[in-house]
Amino acid sequence: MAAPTILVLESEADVSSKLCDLVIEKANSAIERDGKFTVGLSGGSMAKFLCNGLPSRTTDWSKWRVFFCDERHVPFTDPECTYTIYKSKLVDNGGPLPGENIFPINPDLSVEDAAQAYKEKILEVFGGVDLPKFHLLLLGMGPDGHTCSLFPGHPLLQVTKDIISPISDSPKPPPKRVTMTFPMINNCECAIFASCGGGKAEIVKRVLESDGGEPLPAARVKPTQGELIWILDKAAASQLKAQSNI
Ligand SMILES: O=C1O[C@H](COP(=O)(O)O)[C@@H](O)[C@H](O)[C@H]1O
Repeated sequence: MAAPTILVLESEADVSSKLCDLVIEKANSAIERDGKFTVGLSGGSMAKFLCNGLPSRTTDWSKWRVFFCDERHVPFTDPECTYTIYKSKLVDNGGPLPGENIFPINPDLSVEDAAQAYKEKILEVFGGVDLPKFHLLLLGMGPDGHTCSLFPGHPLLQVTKDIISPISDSPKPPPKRVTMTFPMINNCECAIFASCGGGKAEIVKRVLESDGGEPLPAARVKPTQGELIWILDKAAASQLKAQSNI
């Protein structure tokens, strides 16, 4: 994998705007080349960065196939449900994305069965390949270095075969979640992290300028034949030696 591209921008608003520009660029080139755009979304701050900017952009939304890099195993009515946050901005009330193009987990199943059903849905949409290659994964990183629902020291970091796993002991609530795992994450064409705020500065430095030791989950995102981009605001990048590499 080539070295990640690190973009450092002035403010959170600039991060959000650059992120939306890149997503639309990736979407439109995937649609032109492959006739569809497969994307994985994350929750937390990523939803905030995307939801205001994306709906007004120009793209063929009917060609988008939207999945979740991870999702909390909670009812759709729960404020922690990432699907509902995106649906309310992108689908409901005349939003541009057709409701059938966004794929939630089924929270009525047990977390194990929901993970299995989600894996089957992804494989179906990708047409029966064993290891789907997403055009784009949009990732967040928690202050402990977790990404998706893959937490430091958790056995799920060692998964080498499955593409989706349930987790029932997430250290960050809610404890039950469904998550992509590294075999599929690192098979993507492009992964983009977005992080903002001084509260992320120390962990951004540990992930991007590690001085050794066991790699944190976010540092394990290394698309084997793909691209990795980090978009940071100045505060999140404040402890980096290299402030921007483009
Ligand atoms: O719990 C989660 O946290 C991460 C990071 O969230 P952030 O708000 O600190 O950016 C998020 O990427 C993941 O999807 C979510 O389930």
